[in-house]
Amino acid sequence: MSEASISIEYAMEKASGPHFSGFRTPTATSVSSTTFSDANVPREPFVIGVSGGTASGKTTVCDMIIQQLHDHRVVLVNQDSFYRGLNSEELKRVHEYNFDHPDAFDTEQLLECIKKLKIGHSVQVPVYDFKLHRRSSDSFRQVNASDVIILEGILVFHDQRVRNLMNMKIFVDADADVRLARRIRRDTVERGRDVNSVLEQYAKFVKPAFDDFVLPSKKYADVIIPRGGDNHVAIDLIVQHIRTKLGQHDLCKIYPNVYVIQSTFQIRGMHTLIRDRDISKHDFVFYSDRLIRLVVEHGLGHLPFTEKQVVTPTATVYTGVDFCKKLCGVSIVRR
Ligand SMILES: Nc1ncnc2c1ncn2[C@@H]1O[C@H](COP(=O)(O)OP(=O)(O)O)[C@@H](O)[C@H]1O
Ligand SMILES: Nc1ccn([C@@H]2O[C@H](COP(=O)(O)O)[C@@H](O)[C@H]2O)c(=O)n1
Repeated sequence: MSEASISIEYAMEKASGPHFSGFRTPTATSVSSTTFSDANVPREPFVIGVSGGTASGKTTVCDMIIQQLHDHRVVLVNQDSFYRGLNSEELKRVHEYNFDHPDAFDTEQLLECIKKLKIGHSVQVPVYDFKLHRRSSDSFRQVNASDVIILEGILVFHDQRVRNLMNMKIFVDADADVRLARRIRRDTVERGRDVNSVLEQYAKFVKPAFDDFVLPSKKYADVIIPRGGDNHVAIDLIVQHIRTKLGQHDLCKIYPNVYVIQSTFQIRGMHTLIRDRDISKHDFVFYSDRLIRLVVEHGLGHLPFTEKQVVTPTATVYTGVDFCKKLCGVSIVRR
């Protein structure tokens, strides 16, 4: 990215210099006849994986990222939604079921769902009931195409195929005792469990599976967030990174004083001409000059003006504006 400041004098001189109007007909050899497609080519969504032990604060961190990216389309997909429902035999012996083993999830269905979202399709995500240990048979959550997809769950880094779909991998860290305390509170309040069953399940399945599957997958993380949702600095940095990855137009959302010149077919046509190695020197100078002029004129529109009244030849008063002759500048950023 190069940046150049233009002086007012230069800008004024360019703006009032020779006026090239219109888009000159290109010479026969200088431009191909390919039809231009829409300038807003849809981008592939940015996929973020968020892993970590149970009750480490994954959902909390995801909610904070979503809140900060409120000006983007962000969707959250929970790996929990892809828990396999238990059959009646398994339900009878639910205390022997290991919900923390990778086989407890329908990973093929999860993969298909993320692949569809990545190519811009909407999907129907199952709704899982932690009290009944099964999916709702008649309701789904519709998840639409988005700029950012967040996939959250204890084992989202376990399967290489799922990892490969991610552009960024975050591991949320919290001490084991903190997680257990949160889990007891959450499972007794929200998931209809009693303290004994939570402790029993934790010792029998949750902790061993954390050591065998969750912790070993931490090495795949690009970013580790200690203290989960309490770590505002880490979350701010992550959000900044995502915004950068989302591209140029989002600069305007970060910096209120950045204006992007909207691309039009005319502008793209001129960019195409000046990039064509067969363009004549005369046409290169002509179209480059015209492009620079558009940028300068756009920049001039952001200089400070004050109201000014003038009397017209018919003796009426016209209220217009006059350039404030203050020392100022407009930076032009080229991508
Ligand atoms: N930083 C925190 N301080 C206090 N409680 C928290 C914090 N982060 C999460 N919790 C609580 O702990 C429980 C689990 O958090 P959650 O974000 O759902 O974790 P996970 O998605 O990793 O299971 C929730 O009840 C939540 O309100
Ligand atoms: N029927 C179920 C399904 C899952 N669990 C537990 O949920 C934990 C994962 O969810 P987090 O929100 O904590 O990441 C996992 O440790 C399972 O033990 C359950 O108890 N019952």
